[in-house]
Amino acid sequence: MMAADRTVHAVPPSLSAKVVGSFAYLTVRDRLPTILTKVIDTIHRNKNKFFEEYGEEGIRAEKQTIGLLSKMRNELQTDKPVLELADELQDTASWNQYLQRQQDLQGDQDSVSWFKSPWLYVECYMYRRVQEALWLNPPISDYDVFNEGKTQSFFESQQAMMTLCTYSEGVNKNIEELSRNQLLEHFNKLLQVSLWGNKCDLSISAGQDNSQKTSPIDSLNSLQPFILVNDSNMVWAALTAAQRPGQTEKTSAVRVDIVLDNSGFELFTDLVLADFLVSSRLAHEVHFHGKCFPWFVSDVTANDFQWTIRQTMAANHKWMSKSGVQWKSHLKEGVWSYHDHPFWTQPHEFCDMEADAPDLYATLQGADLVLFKGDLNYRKLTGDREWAHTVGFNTALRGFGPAPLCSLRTLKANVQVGLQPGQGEALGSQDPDWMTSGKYAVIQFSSAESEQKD
Ligand SMILES: O=P(O)(O)OC[C@H]1O[C@](O)(CO)[C@@H](O)[C@@H]1O
Ligand SMILES: [Mn+2]
Repeated sequence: MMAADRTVHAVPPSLSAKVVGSFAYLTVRDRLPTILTKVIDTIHRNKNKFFEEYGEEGIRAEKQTIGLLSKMRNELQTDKPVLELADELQDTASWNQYLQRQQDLQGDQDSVSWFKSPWLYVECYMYRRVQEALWLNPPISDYDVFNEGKTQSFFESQQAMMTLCTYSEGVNKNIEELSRNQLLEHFNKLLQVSLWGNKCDLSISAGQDNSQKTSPIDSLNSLQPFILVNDSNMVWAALTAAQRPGQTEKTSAVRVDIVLDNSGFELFTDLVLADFLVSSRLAHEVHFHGKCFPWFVSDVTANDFQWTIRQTMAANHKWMSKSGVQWKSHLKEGVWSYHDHPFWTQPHEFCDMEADAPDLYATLQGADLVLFKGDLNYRKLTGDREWAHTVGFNTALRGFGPAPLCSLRTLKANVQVGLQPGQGEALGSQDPDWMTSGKYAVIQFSSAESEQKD
């Protein structure tokens, strides 16, 4: 079925900085060097801390790391070839093989450079090189250069978090008595809160404050017109179908996986949604998937995940700290679990997952629904390619479908599929930045059943 689909649609080229003036070009030319400069500043500002912790060794590591990062920034800005990684970590060989793959595709070694290669590849590679620079300098290997921004964005969104926990408390209080329709209403609201939580990443703003300041529930109505595709009814149908034994192959607990994106307010909204899913028994288990190392400025690592739960428990607000305690107990009971896998911090399109990370693919197959948060996940779902806007989401997925899945994404990169004829053109004439401003969003669903439709 998917094979037939694939032969009809030729796969378009990857977005790339080689298209001068494109969003990819502007990102590689402007945003990535700005992010690197901030990383360098952060390391330099923490020089005294490294000295206090590691003495002269810490100072030496700080200098060498900055040297490596400045060298990389220069390679980027002068469009030098992408280099092999020199550290020896669990994913090093796989990154170097991926480079080889790009070299084979592009014909020669030198053409795999910062501006001439796929944008998705070089942008991911930059974050991996930041890690390499740290890892090559042992005393500061584990230092999270993005930690300050992530914690700050958490604290700046606290008001909105309290509002959300007060709402949650209202729902949880009489959750047993809620009708199916009331549950559906809360589900839709919390799904949308989690969707708009994705506005709050720190990568698109090159690390500038981007926290949530208004009430997340009250804003939903006015945001509705900005949801360009809303498949939430299909998400609900997938969840409720999984409840009925006999309707699916498995009769065991309903499991929802959330492939996390950003720390701060977005993660908070994901936890609130996950809490609702298990409290309402729409799901019995939630598996969270985060990153193995700091990634795209604000993405969630295991540390961020644990830290967020601890901070929530410690909040000076009755319902917020109650939520934190509840979340902690979900983890303790195994109702929630946190997972990471090196594939999430590699540059692959998700259609490669089955071949390149079969263990992760098999893990996701155990879910009844997988929610993919955020823009980067959308780029990986669709391969970050120059698809026409009217191409179906299933076509762009190119066979990726370990389980029913849904992308919750605010648009911050110029790839968008699954629109109605003329919709993209109309948006483009009204609002030229519609694909990159984070103002618009999609709730886009795909499952084996929906595959036949595009
Ligand atoms: O956190 P998100 O939603 O994945 O957004 C990150 C996005 O920001 C950007 O860094 C902006 O260039 C994109 O590359 C990336 O897709
Ligand atoms: Mn992110």
